[in-house]
Amino acid sequence: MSQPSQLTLQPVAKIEGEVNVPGSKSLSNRALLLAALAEGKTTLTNLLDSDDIRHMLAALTSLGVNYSLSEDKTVCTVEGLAGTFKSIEPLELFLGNAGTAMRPLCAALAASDVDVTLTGEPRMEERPIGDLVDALRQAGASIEYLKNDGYPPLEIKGQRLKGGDIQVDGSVSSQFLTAVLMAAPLFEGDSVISIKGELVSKPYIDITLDTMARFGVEVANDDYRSFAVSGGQKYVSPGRFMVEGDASSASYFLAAGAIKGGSVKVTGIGKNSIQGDIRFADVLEAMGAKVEWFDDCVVVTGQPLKGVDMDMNHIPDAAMTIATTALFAEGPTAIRNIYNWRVKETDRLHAMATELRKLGAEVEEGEDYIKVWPSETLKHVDIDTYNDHRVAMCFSLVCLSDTPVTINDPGCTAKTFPDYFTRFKTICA
Ligand SMILES: O=C(O)C1=C[C@@H](OP(=O)(O)O)[C@@H](O)[C@H](O)C1
Ligand SMILES: C=C(OP(=O)(O)O)C(=O)O
Repeated sequence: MSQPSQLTLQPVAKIEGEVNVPGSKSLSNRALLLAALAEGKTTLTNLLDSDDIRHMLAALTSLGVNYSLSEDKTVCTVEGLAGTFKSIEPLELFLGNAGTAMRPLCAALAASDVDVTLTGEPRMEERPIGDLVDALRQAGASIEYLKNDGYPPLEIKGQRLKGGDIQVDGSVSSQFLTAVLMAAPLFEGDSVISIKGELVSKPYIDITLDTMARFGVEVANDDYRSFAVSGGQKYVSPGRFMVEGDASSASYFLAAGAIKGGSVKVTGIGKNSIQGDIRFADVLEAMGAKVEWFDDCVVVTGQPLKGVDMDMNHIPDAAMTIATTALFAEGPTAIRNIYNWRVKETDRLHAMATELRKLGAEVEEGEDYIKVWPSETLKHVDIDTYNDHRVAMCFSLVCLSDTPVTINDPGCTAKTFPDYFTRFKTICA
């Protein structure tokens, strides 16, 4: 379906209601990959249907993995390969701008019997992958850069990897460690994976370890400094794998409830969620909102909000939602230790600062932080979204002021949340 090039959201008087969020991107792509490698058939339910998952599924198809998808694409039964990937012909796999496809597939393919080139959208060619390639080369991998050193596209001559002592730089993206961890059981020998630098976005490693455990592989985690994984293992299908709702996608609705009063109940996530972005609700609470936690939902009720000054390295995606929530708080809000916003779908630090300033807010853009001073009145402007789904979703919150907002290229939410604006409207009165 073609999307309009712009979408104008008129001021919303009231926010109230219940929203079910689609499946988690991080869990969907991890579970699909491990289901493909596992022994046995896995039925994934509540799978996310979005561009990032389509890229993973298309890659699995090219790699000869058999799976069936329900009509609405949320239930997928995967026949596992019971080992690594194998392909007779050289392959080229296009992975869009999906970090959760590019990084984990790079590692799993380097450890497989394949000859494969990994490509992506132009932005993917600007997103670093050198720290992952360096780590895999220590395990014996053969990976070459086809354009710029340290960036996709990559040419991988896959082979059985030996494993051993592997150092991974964790200071740019946790996805590099995730990728090595998920491939390590397939290596011939045992591995000890040690972290160089500060590990960023740490809670995503919990998602990785939890998903691996559900597919039968245990990892010894020494305080996120080093991880021991036995080689020569097979993943084993858990039979069924239910994907939790996406906690990052939940952030926009929870923020809307906090900003506007009324109550918003988000289902599909809950107090025991494995996703770190669930901690976004704690930030809303610190800003003054009332948050109630249940097993299968989170409810936020709005109260007057005040600005906060916090390290949000642990919730890099949901933290973007705080940058626009800050427009509705009393006093400034600082979001700190978020350098890697600069190497995601766009330079998010610069994009958020630029668009917030267009609305009339005062913004300080630091190398690894952003500080936002709300303004009394906001201007009706066209928000540029830089092909970044989260920029589009974050700025939808502006319509909770007295001012409309126009979102350019709203279709870019297709990366993780194709019908975001339709669901957003269901809580607007
Ligand atoms: O492992 C994952 O599923 C993700 C890790 C995070 O990336 P970084 O580790 O690069 O911060 C996050 O931003 C991304 O959306 C998903
Ligand atoms: C950073 C993101 O995506 P990716 O998985 O491509 O890194 C994101 O979804 O905000």
